[in-house]
Amino acid sequence: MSSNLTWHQTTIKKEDYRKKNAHSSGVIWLTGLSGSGKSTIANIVNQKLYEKSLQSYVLDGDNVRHGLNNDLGFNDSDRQENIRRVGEVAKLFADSGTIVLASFISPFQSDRDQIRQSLDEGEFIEVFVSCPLGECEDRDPKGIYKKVRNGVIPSFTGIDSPYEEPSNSEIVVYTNQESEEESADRIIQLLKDKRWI
Ligand SMILES: Nc1ncnc2c1ncn2[C@@H]1O[C@H](COP(=O)(O)OS(=O)(=O)O)[C@@H](OP(=O)(O)O)[C@H]1O
Ligand SMILES: Nc1ncnc2c1ncn2[C@@H]1O[C@H](COP(=O)(O)OP(=O)(O)O)[C@@H](O)[C@H]1O
Repeated sequence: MSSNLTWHQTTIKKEDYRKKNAHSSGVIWLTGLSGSGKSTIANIVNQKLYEKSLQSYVLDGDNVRHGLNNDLGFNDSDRQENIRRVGEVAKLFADSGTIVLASFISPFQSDRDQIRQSLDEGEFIEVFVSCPLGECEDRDPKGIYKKVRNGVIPSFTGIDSPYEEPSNSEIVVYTNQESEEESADRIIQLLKDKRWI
């Protein structure tokens, strides 16, 4: 890391963007197993915010790994680096006044906590998208569990790679017990309760 760096302050600050948007900003972090419903719920929440003319954006694991993080795989340290980079990007979006929906397996508690700590108080909402592994595997929307069981994909989360369930999330959505609409509505209600919107 270079020490010859100077931080440049811009005239327009986070508070100015928030004022212009007429709502707050921050990071809604959805964590859970593959197939638990992270992308589905992030997309519905984003759509609902868009329909209210609010400034929001989805950062999704599969998508980010196509570009910014296409040099990373799925061993523990690559996952850690994936989440570190995405956390930095999410912070930039939050600084620009945007409500970010970040949808990543993010299996390690310490990585999620680091992002929480990098943001100002109250700017991070962790959503645990809870769904039993068996149900995720039954859904298998991308046919990926089938490949795992056929031995094509090693180090798969929940099978032979760990997933640390959150112990301090702001909200848990139980996608085997409630509909995707219900989960999205509960997240939107939380944003209202926290005066983000
Ligand atoms: N080994 C292994 N383990 C878990 N997931 C795998 C793996 N290989 C590929 N995939 C696909 O990559 C998506 C997860 O990417 P993430 O960036 O969210 O993962 S992580 O947070 O870095 O653990 C994940 O997408 P989702 O199903 O949307 O979670 C998978 O489709
Ligand atoms: N209550 C629910 N919440 C979210 N997704 C659900 C729910 N019930 C069924 N599903 C289905 O489960 C799948 C979840 O896939 P996806 O959103 O890609 O998960 P993830 O991003 O966690 O891998 C989708 O096919 C979705 O339609």
